[in-house]
Amino acid sequence: MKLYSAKQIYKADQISIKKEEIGSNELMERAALQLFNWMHLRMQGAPVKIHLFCGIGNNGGDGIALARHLVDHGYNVEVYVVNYSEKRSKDFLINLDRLKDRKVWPHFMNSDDELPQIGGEDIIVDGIFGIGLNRTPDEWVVKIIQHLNNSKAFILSIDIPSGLFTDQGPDNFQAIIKSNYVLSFQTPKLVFFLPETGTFIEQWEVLDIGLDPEYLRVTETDYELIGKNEVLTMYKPREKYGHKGTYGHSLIIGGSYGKIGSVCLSSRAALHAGSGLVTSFVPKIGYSILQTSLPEVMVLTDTDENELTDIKFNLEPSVIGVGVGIGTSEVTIKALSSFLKSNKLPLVIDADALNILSKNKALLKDLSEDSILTPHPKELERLIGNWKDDFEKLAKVKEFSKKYKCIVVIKGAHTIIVHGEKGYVNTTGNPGMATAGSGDVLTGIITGLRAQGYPALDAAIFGVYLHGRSGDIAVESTGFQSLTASHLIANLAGAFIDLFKMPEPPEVEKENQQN
Ligand SMILES: NC(=O)C1=CN([C@@H]2O[C@H](COP(=O)(O)OP(=O)(O)OC[C@H]3O[C@@H](n4cnc5c(N)ncnc54)[C@H](O)[C@@H]3O)[C@@H](O)[C@H]2O)[C@@H](O)CC1
Ligand SMILES: [K+]
Repeated sequence: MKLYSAKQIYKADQISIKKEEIGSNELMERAALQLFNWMHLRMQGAPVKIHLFCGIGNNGGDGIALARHLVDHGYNVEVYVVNYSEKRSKDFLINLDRLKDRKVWPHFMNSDDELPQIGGEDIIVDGIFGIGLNRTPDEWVVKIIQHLNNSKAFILSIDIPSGLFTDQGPDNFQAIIKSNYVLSFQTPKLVFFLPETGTFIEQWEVLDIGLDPEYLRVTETDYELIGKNEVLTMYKPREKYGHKGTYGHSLIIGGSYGKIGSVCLSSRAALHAGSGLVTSFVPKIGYSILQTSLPEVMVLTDTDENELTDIKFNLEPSVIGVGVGIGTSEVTIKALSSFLKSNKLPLVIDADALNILSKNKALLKDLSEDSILTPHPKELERLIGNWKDDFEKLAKVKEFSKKYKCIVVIKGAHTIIVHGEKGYVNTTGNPGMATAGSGDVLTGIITGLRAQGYPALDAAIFGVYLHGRSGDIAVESTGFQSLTASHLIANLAGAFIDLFKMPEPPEVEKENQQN
């Protein structure tokens, strides 16, 4: 699913109005009706108090129009206009008049007004600012936002939590509505998925207001959301006459004394991801451990007992996953450096290999093209330096990806895969996956996919998706706290099978089928 920028949404808005020969207020009416239907379906006329806080732009206009529909259906409504500017939008004014026709008089709130009482069981509709926000709200508006956040009421935001910029980082975190539910028009916004701002959104849903499908189809976006539909197009079915050689050979290079487990996890994950063959290259200490715990895996050893000192092997794997558990000793740095200098094979680079690259930036130019780097936030910071906000981070990663012709997997709650100018935002996974070895499993999955001939970008995107989906399946039986990295591997099969499961029919249809 594409993630459109505010500029693109405004453009789609204009094109739709022109093509369909409708007024902009009709588009607002569509939006308001969608909002109303959503609420009405869930509330079924319940006499809960609904406080609608509306700005003076089109987001406020949506709120005012929604208020009219709620009033028409007998809901218990209180409307407030947060009067932060004289420049009221045309469609806001049209809808304000329509509301007044119903003899509903909003409270016009100005800087020195008292804040209204809001009960814990009430509902707040947040229509103060939408995607038109272009500067931090004034102090008195921030006070209102804080007041709403401090209430115990359920907050439903129209389009985007008020105070959140659509395409840049916030400069005052106090000035943002903490939303329980966002009904976002046509497209979720990138900020819903970034670590700094994602916390302001508990749940979101897209409402289709019918913006011009042609424009939406042909318009390229900087970011895409990755779900099942997106990865299904990448999936490579197994061939009837395929053999283990058809599905590639993964080499996992890693480990040191006390950290052989990481290699076990990566190697096992590569196997379960479908790699035809898997070989592990470890210090001697890892030999028996791997041979005992993973009979399917072949093992090669370094000349040293405890750490990697000389990475040489006499085979030609399809892909190499390197870095898990290697440490950063001088000898290992040397070994990795000379390995990278001579290597031409596709790479997946993780953990201490990333830390070594950070300290020896000259090595970055030795990476084979389309190498996949999988840093967690701390490793990323070492690699690209610190950042002011998530947008600066993304810009820096894009530069890095272009400069070194590599793919960067920014691990997090919503992992983002960056390839040149483009970012792919993953939607699977859960907090249970913040556990030891989870990253080693991801490295193994991506390596295993790459071995089977998935192009680098597909392997990274699909691997991240499957890793998260395994976690989502696992957590149903483990709970968040007890989920371990091994559970991720054990549930990888389920993640593959799930790709082809038909979606469950909605409850209403199930009932009809039974009758
Ligand atoms: N496709 C679309 O574009 C549609 C947009 N709709 C709604 O329209 C919204 C966008 O409306 P607007 O462009 O009117 O903008 P907003 O309603 O988000 O903001 C209102 C206006 O306030 C001003 N402003 C920005 N930051 C301010 C600040 N900190 N303090 C004071 N004034 C500030 C700006 O001039 C801005 O246009 C969307 O979020 C959505 O809710 C819907 O009506 C349906 C169609
Ligand atoms: K809003």
